[in-house]
Amino acid sequence: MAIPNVRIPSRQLYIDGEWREPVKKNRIPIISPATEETIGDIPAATEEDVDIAVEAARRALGRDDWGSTTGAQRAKYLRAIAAKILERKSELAKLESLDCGKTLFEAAWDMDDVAACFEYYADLAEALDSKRKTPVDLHLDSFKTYVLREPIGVVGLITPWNYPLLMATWKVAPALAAGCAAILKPSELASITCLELGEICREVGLPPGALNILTGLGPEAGAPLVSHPHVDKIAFTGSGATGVKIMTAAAQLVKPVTLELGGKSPIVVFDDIDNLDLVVEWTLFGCFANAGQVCSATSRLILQESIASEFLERLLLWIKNIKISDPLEEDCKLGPVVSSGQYEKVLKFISKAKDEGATILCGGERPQHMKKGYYVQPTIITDINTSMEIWKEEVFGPVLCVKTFKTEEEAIELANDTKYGLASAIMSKDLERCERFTKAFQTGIIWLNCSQPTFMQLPWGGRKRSGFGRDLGEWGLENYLNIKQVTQYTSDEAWAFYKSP
Ligand SMILES: NC(=O)c1ccc[n+]([C@@H]2O[C@H](COP(=O)([O-])OP(=O)(O)OC[C@H]3O[C@@H](n4cnc5c(N)ncnc54)[C@H](O)[C@@H]3O)[C@@H](O)[C@H]2O)c1
Ligand SMILES: NCCCC=O
Ligand code: NA
Repeated sequence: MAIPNVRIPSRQLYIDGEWREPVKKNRIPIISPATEETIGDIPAATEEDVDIAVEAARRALGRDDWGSTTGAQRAKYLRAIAAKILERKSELAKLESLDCGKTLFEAAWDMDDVAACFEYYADLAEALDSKRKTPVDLHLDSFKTYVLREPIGVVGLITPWNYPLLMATWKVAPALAAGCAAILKPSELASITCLELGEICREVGLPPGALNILTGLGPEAGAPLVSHPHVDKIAFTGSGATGVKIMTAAAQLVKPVTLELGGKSPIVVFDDIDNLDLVVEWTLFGCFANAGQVCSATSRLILQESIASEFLERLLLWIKNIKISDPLEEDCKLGPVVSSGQYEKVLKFISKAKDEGATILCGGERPQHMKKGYYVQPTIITDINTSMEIWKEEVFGPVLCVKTFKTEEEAIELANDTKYGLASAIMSKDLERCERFTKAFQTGIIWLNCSQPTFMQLPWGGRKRSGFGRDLGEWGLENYLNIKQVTQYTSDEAWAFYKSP
């Protein structure tokens, strides 16, 4: 299919408010996941560019036009960015879809969320002005104390490809709201819209250096950011393996990190549900939205045995309605996965599951009607035991594992039988049971009678190997603030610890 009428802009690195060619002049091709064709390229930053961007960020913090701004002044920039995102929404959605293969509908949804997130942190930036200095009453005459909340400094924001601009925004918006200067390093697999964010910042007159955008490979552009002595904090979203590398490198400088990593989240379905179809739809959405490339995807269905066969039959019927097509086609509900590497990885997971004795109930291969592109059918796998790789590891593709249970205890044990701890869902009309599960689930996000709805007012993050720290909400802002206590001695009396000479 021909590329629709949207031009992929050719950009450089966004540093110090300007477009700047990478020192080594290297570029990385953009491969369309839908057609496998090269559709453009992005600049590839290296250590030399990281140094230049960090200097620009430090200068921004030292200049009044950024370093001395109030939250209310920063809020104006955030709102202007939000307005530009909405103005360019349909173009940005198309670019996102072309780049990472997500359906145009979901990409447009993301752009609304991106704009709303900038708006939300504009409000929080304004509110910060009155919380910047908080007096603490010690009930002592001789001391006056207060606590300051200040921007943490220069922050490195390293983000993945599954929601390219949205995951970047979850970090960029609060970092700017807090008054930090940021360097964003998006994924080399999907950087187009993040570079457009640079153009938007330029257009709205965001002071130079407040946000810098370095595209490039992880080891070449991300790693030097993590080990740079003048980067004060790293906020990372991505895979567990990269998270370990980042934490290890940051530890050498005792640099704070927040890590939003992967998951293998459960959805537990009880037989007391009134409306089977409603639950079937949440189950599908929970695992196959964004072609399953969602950190919180509920990819382990834990199903009460008494309804298992009826539920699976309905799932199979509903799956037939999932339109698999070029992601730009109307009504497409499942596009390709992001890259050939991800495609091979997902198919390997499926074939290993087969080798280990699991049953592929549906899907499991490339859809026959898609001759090109990294498409994988929505896949359901049964006859699983808990030692299988498919049960234990994050696939990050449209693959649902199913296991059945008889008792509540068994369901909880299966749900928590994972090294990850990002999200859990339970479907039951018994609200007391929902409450018991809320307590028992070892995850940072709990969905009751739904799966995946995400609201920016709520903290987002996990436990166990899903990482630590929280994006979004007021917790997301705290990530970028330093707490400083100030203690003033107000008495004229001598301290009188030593004897006066
Ligand atoms: N918890 C969450 O909120 C959340 C959200 C989205 C995605 N994810 C996770 O992200 C993963 C998929 O994303 P991905 O494949 O882009 O992850 P990834 O770890 O491969 O890459 C993430 C980012 O890290 C960079 N990177 C790679 N090596 C690096 C290094 N040595 N030093 C510094 N940076 C480096 C990459 O270039 C990219 O920008 C999945 O595991 C998914 O669950 C988590
Ligand atoms: N709904 C947004 C989920 C982000 C993680 O992948
Ligand atoms: Na891409």
